[in-house]
Amino acid sequence: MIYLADTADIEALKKLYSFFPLEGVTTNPTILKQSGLKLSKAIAEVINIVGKGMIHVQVLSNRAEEMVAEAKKYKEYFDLGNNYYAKIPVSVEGYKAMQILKDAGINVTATAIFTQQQALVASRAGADFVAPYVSRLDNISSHGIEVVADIVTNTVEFDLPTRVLAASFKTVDQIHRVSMVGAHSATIGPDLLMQLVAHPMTDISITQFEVDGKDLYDI
Ligand SMILES: O=P(O)(O)OC[C@H]1O[C@](O)(CO)[C@@H](O)[C@@H]1O
Repeated sequence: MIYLADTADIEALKKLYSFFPLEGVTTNPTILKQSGLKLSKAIAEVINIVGKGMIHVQVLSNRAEEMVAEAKKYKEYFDLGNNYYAKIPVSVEGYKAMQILKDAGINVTATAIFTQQQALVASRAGADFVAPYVSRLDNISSHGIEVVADIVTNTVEFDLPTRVLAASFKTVDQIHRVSMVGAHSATIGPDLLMQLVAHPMTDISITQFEVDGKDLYDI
């Protein structure tokens, strides 16, 4: 599983990119709102940090033609080439837009996915990534991990080129589980990414090594 940062918090992103092997960044309107930045500034800053990584930018329109126009505008404005992914919600208009965008050679990430069938239809519509919302499913007494597992099974059994981008996490355990069911990728907020690599026993072990080796390393 590859990791993407789900944030437009520029300082958090800089810190993460200094050590975490990330493959890109995802944003959505809510994430932008939290960052306090307008789209042009936020994505320009993200590009400075991410370099050649993937950048997934969500459209705001809800009509297919407008989604397509928006996606094309962002690709050109930010000059991202093949690293740009247009995030398109899986509405009726969204599925229409996905097919037009694929025909135009623009990468597509299908978002706001809550069922395996939504993901399969998005995949057939040409989505490069499908993003099921794990926590939001768990929060309505559904089972986010099972939905991710079903989508992964479909991609394997039907030999689909689509990759599963698990999203909407609240716990490290959810991330552990999506990786165990074979999700190709996960987009994760800064706090949880930091928690993924932290363990108190690691800290204790490192401290002990420092103490024990202090006077012994003489070259
Ligand atoms: O439930 P949350 O934490 O708002 O997450 C929704 C998720 O959907 C996405 O828009 C999918 O890429 C992510 O950016 C975000 O993690």
